[in-house]
Formats: sequence, C-alpha cells, structure tokens
Amino acid sequence: MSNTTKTHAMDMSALGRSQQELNMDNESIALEVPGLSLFYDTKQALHNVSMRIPRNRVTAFIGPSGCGKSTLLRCFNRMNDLVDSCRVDGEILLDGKDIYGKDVNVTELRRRVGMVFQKPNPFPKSIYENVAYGLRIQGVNNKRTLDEVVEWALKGAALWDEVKDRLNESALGMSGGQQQRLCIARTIAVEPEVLLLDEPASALDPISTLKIEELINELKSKFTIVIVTHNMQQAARVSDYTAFMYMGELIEFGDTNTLFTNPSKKQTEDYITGRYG
Ligand SMILES: Nc1ncnc2c1ncn2[C@@H]1O[C@H](COP(=O)(O)OP(=O)(O)OP(=O)(O)O)[C@@H](O)[C@H]1O
Repeated sequence: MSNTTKTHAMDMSALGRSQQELNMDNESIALEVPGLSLFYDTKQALHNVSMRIPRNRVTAFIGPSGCGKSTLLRCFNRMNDLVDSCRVDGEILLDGKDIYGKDVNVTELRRRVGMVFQKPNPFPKSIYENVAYGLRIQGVNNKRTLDEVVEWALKGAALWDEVKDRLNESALGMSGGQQQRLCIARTIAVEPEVLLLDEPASALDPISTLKIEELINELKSKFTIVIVTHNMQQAARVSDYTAFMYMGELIEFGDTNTLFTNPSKKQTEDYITGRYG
C-alpha cells in the first residue's frame, strides 16, 4: 500500500479497537461456504463465494450497493427460498451439515439461524407476546417457562429495564430503537446459534444505533453474528472479521483490523478509502 493510502486508511485506535489481530485458523467454525453461486433467473448475483464464519465472533459484510451482501446473508437461513426466480448452486455447512440438503427442515433451520431485518417489524401484539411468539409456535405454553424466557431474552436484548412494567402494552407503541431491540429479543428467545443482522441500525437514530452496536458486542459471547452494513465505521467498530464484496464476488475476507488498515487487494483499498461505492 502506498504512503498516501495509509494516511487515508481507517484510524482503528480512534474507534477504540485493540490492535490485536485474529487468526481464522484458531477459530471454531460455525458456517462454512465451500463455493456458492446464486442466480436470480439468468442473472448471477453471487460468483463462487467461499468463506468460513467463525463461531462467537461478529462477521461484517461490506461493499457497494447491489454487490450481493444481503443475498449472501439470506442464503444462511434459506430466506432466498421465498424468491421464485432464485437458484442456489453449492453448499453451506452449518456445524458441518449442508443446509441445502434434501432432509433439512427449513423451519428448524430458521430457528437455529435467526434473522433481524433493516426495518423493525414487531407483530401487532403485546411486548410479551412478541418475545413469546417463537416458543408458542414450538408448543411451549407453560406460563412460568414463558415468563422466564421473555425476561431472559429482553435482558439479553438490553430492553428489560425499559419495558418490564409494560409487558402487556402493544409493541407498536415503542420507539424505533426499542422495536429493533424487541425484534432481537424475539429472535434470541428461541436460542438460535447464529444471528443474521441485515442493516439492523440503518433506520435508527445515533443513540439507538449505539445501543444496537453495544448489544452486538454483548451478544457475541452467546451467538455467532453476521451483520450486513453500509456503514464502514460501524463494520470497523462492531466486527471481528470483515468480508468485502464487489459485484457478487467476495474480494477479501479477514481480520477487521487488517482489512481496514492494510488490505491486500486494490479493490478493497479503493473502497475503504472512499474511491468508489
Ligand atoms: N429478489 C430479487 N430478484 C432479482 N434480483 C435481485 C433480487 N434481490 C436482489 N437482486 C439483485 O441481486 C444483486 C445483489 O443484491 P443485494 O440486495 O444482495 O445487494 P446488497 O449488496 O445487499 O445491496 P444493498 O446494499 O443496496 O442492500 C443486485 O443486482 C440486485 O438487483
């Protein structure tokens, strides 16, 4: 990298990050993509993507609009199955087993790999029932069990103190930031292994965004987290590993500190220094 570029590369210490580098070879792997292509009709949106997502870490997908970040994220819990024109070619291994295999129960897969979307989407139900929803679907109706899980999940989503006195009020009366944390609580209530976050803070104000980022940092001790973000500062703040994508290809994937301060590919360097995107 040239000296000029180095001065433009992100100052990671300003983000409060330690300089410690992580090594994928020392990680336990939650999700493995040996080589995945994806088509919407004849248009190829992912080109032979290979990657390993480490357990109990935060992995961020960055890249310009339309590069395939959300498409790849949605492959991890087969949300793309809902798109008629979509065809996936390849495997994704969750704990070593192909999630596209014939015998896979997709409902169970989506419990194990939960997803939170860009726009908070609570159900028009009470705060309590939003969090209890996934358990009720599983047939859990014991009040004591539900009470315990609702409290655990709301605490886990850093929302309990704000809502504990109004659990029976409608979730639709909450602020946007609270609704997004409620959606996180609803997702973690069924104890997934992986949490997919698709731009979870982009519709939120800066204070709510900060809360979501702090929450991500806390949740990674229990869950493997994959986050799509447009915001490079956010990726640098919250993630351990970062994948840079461009036009459906995975260009570079590695430890976040290294990717932002010393990228190995020219395309990554151009993107993080603001030359395109
Ligand atoms: N349901 C769909 N049908 C057809 N094409 C789609 C569909 N969803 C996405 N695409 C196309 O696939 C490509 C990748 O889109 P995707 O939304 O994954 O990109 P992205 O990197 O997440 O973009 P953004 O940052 O704007 O959300 C784009 O060319 C997009 O137009």
